[in-house]
Amino acid sequence: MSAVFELDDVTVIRSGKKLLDSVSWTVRAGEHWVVIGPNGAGKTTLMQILGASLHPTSGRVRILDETLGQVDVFELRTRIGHTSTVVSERIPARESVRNVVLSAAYAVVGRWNEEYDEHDFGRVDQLLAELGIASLADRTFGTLSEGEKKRVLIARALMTDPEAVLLDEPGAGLDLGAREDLLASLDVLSSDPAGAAFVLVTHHVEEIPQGFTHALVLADGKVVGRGPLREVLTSDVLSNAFGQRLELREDRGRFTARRQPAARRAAS
Ligand SMILES: Nc1ncnc2c1ncn2[C@@H]1O[C@H](COP(=O)(O)OP(=O)(O)OP(=O)(O)O)[C@@H](O)[C@H]1O
Repeated sequence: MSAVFELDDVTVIRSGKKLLDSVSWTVRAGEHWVVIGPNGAGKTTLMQILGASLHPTSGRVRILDETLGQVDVFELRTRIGHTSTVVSERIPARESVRNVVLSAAYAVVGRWNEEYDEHDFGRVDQLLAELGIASLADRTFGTLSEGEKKRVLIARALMTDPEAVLLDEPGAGLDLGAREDLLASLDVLSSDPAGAAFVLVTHHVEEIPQGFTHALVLADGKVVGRGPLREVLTSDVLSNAFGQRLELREDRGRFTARRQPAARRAAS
């Protein structure tokens, strides 16, 4: 495979506004990208393109060696695991956790008359165990906490052994403990060198899992940084993207960012 995702001069225009503006970007097998940028930067729009659920206004998109616009997107989507609030909202509240994960094998939400085999059931059990939620298998999705739902959705995204996994703000709405649990799971999942390529959208540098290798920084629909994580994720690039003077620090593989205090006025 030449690239998992390849975007060439991609622009998305809605109501006269450029949601994405000439974005060129390549994600190769084995790479794990974090996408970061301020509110309205175009991150979710970009994830919809990668998930083959949105076509660009102009530019070329290649996904898993297929060209968007010339491929059966339903077939393509089964090769991409995708978690987002949109996916979460489509899941019936009364569906069991086991079935939420299982039904990903047919890229449907809500189990009906599909046929599943022993391998499918075994895979569900394995994923629920890996994400630390085996005890929730028989609970209904609607009764879960936000953190539990996020983990179920990640298990669902991994069910088909996808070649690419898209995680749109997996840490949003989680308390400190749930976020740390989720990060620990993502650290493990992203450490398999032969595993899927991950693309994770976040608002917070604290939520970048340790195994992530690259960063794409967006602002106002444009790429303001793209490349290996520690080359791109710098105080200067973040300050430029967020329009304020930010200071980025790294401690044992975890990042923090805060606004630099205003310089003191010289004593008069
Ligand atoms: N149909 C539309 N018409 C006009 N503007 C739109 C439309 N859909 C989205 N937008 C705007 O496009 C911009 C990018 O939206 P998008 O959801 O991709 O940003 P985002 O980076 O994910 O933002 P957030 O961090 O707030 O979730 C936003 O300013 C949004 O208001």
